[in-house]
Amino acid sequence: MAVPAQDLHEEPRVVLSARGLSKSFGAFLAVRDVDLDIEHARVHALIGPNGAGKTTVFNLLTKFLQPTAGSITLLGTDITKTSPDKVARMGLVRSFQISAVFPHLTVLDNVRVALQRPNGLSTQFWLPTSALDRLNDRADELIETVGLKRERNAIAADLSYGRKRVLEIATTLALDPKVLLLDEPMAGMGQEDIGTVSNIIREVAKTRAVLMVEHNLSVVADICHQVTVLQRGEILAEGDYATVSKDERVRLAYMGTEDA
Ligand SMILES: Nc1ncnc2c1ncn2[C@@H]1O[C@H](COP(=O)(O)OP(=O)(O)OP(=O)(O)O)[C@@H](O)[C@H]1O
Repeated sequence: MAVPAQDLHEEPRVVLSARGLSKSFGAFLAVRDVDLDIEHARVHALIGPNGAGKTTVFNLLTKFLQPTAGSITLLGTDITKTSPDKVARMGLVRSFQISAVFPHLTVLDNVRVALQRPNGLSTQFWLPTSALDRLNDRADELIETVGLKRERNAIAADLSYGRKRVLEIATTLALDPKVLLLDEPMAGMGQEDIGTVSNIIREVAKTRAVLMVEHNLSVVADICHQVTVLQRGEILAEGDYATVSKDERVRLAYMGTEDA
């Protein structure tokens, strides 16, 4: 199944790209010569079997790991040697960077705290709650975007697992990322939450690029415009889901089933 063209709201253009990206751990080459183009207003999936190098590519793109070779460009700027906090400030945000939900705070306060972070990597705990009041409108907007209006004043610890993950996405969106990287956003979720989070990702990708590692192939088929398949650190195939799922090498290497 291909994501319908009418889902594309803004002109796609490359916002994040990698060329010849490689990473060795000692003698082991975990990522080999990877070229990637991530486009604005699109959801791009990175898939592949366990150990294919997906997390390593994420860590390279967000600068948590330094590449052994290759280059990375974000919004026209070479970020190959830029620090993770600087690339976060430039708009490349990975969900776990700020995904710590404070269990004792309400949904609203979690989002307000996220909104006052300068770059998602630190929090000014000494700010009085009153100083956060000016953030209420934006916080409520985000809470509405992710569908947490009913839980606005609930304590985060009381939310279900799925709703907590949704709150994490809201706190990530508080940084207004231009490129959002999500590592297995559906992991551990039930069908209903998967539907909700799929809708949120579809919605937020109308105005930004999303790159996600995802094992759930029906989610990939449902919401991803572009799919890159990694195997043993190398790109095996690329294209829309309909194309890569028909690729015999992909079926053999990764999906291996008739219904993939
Ligand atoms: N810090 C490290 N030191 C040594 N080897 C590593 C390191 N990080 C990852 N690797 C190896 O690199 C390869 C790719 O790992 P990576 O975690 O990127 O794969 P993945 O596709 O994310 O896998 P999974 O789907 O299981 O999370 C694996 O063989 C892994 O053991």
